Parts: sequence; structure tokens; C-alpha cells
Amino acid sequence: MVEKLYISYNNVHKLCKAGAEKFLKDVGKPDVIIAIGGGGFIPARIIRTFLRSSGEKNIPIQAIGLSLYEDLGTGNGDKIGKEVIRTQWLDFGALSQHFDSLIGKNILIVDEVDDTRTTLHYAVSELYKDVQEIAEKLGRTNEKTKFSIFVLHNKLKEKRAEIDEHKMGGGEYISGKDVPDQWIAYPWESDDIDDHTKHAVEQGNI
Ligand SMILES: O=P(O)(O)OC[C@H]1O[C@H](OP(=O)(O)OP(=O)(O)O)[C@H](O)[C@@H]1O
Repeated sequence: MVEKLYISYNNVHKLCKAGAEKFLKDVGKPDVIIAIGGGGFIPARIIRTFLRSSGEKNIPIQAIGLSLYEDLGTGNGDKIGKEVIRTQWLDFGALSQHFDSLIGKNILIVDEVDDTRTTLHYAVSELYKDVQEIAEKLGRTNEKTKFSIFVLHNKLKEKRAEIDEHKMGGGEYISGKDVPDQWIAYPWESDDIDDHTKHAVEQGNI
């Protein structure tokens, strides 16, 4: 049986720090972070710490809710697939005076894991579509919007979808660590954090 991969909070923090350093070097400071909930929330908050220089304003974090739902097909030999359900989307709220849309922005999308890539593919495609629609309405299609991605872990496996590079507009895909296709146990899912951390330490994921 393949061993479960235990990840400690410490390890999450370090992966975020390294991811932020790479992102700043390759792409430059983001205007906004988009966290894919629930798994992307904690990494998004941590990575923000490393993306901001002291004395500068905090980078806004927007939350979007995407959940994978088992689409069982019709039972006539259809392939079992997974559908993305959108439970929450962008809302600039009080920011909207300065921040009316994503047009022309340097955007960092954060999630904890890239498994079949279905979720990330959906996120980039839908965000890109939103930007295109608004940019056309406002006559701002000449502005370049960049979508980058940070995940703590990318599972090395056959993906169900590929992200269109053109839609990323020169943004980068950064994974904290590429891992085999195994069960990843994140600390926020644990009901015994001491025991969880002990396993993570034993595996060297600290
Ligand atoms: O690469 P994929 O195959 O699309 O899988 C990755 C997604 O699956 C999990 O989300 P889930 O729908 O379980 O929701 P959660 O984040 O709320 O746990 C995870 O948080 C990613 O968003």
C-alpha cells in the first residue's frame, strides 16, 4: 500500500516561503491573491506574508469556492468524472473604488493541491472569461492580465485537463513540491495534530 504523505504546518509554511520567493523573482509582486477554498485558504494567507515587503500595503486576498463533485454519469457505462461546482465567486466589495476588476492585474491563484487539475483548469478558464467580458465592455482589451498559480503539491499523474498557457498571459505555474500520486494528509484536516505532526516529522516533511 502506498504510504500517506503527512504534511506539517511547518512544512506548509516553508513551501509557501519558497513559492513566494520564486514568484517574486519570476513574475513580480501580485496585485491580488485568489484563494480557492477551502484548501487554498491557509496557504494563501501564509504566502501573502512572504509576498509583501515591510511597510507596504497588504495584498488583497479574494476567495472563490470551488468544489469537486462526483458526477456518476448515467450508469450506462459512462466514465465516472468530476464536475466543478462554483460555490462562491469574486467580490471586490469595499475595495471596488480602487479595484474594479482583474483587468491588467498580476494575479496569483492559490490552492493546496493539483490532483487531476480539473479545479485549476476551471478557475483559470472562468477567471479569464470574466476578464475578457469586462475588458470588451470597457474597451480595455489591450491590457495584459497575468494569471499565475501556486499549489503546495502537484501530484505527478495523468491530468484530466490542461491549463491553456495563452489564458495565463505569461503567468507562471509554481508547485511547492511535485509528489507521487498518493494520499496527502494536510494538518488542517487532522483531528490529532500532535500525532499528525509526529508522522510528518518521521517522513521528513517538516
Ligand atoms: O486537481 P483536482 O482533481 O481538481 O483536485 C484538487 C481540488 O480538490 C480539492 O478540493 P475539494 O473539492 O475537495 O474541496 P475543498 O478544497 O473544500 O476540500 C482541493 O482543495 C483542490 O481544490
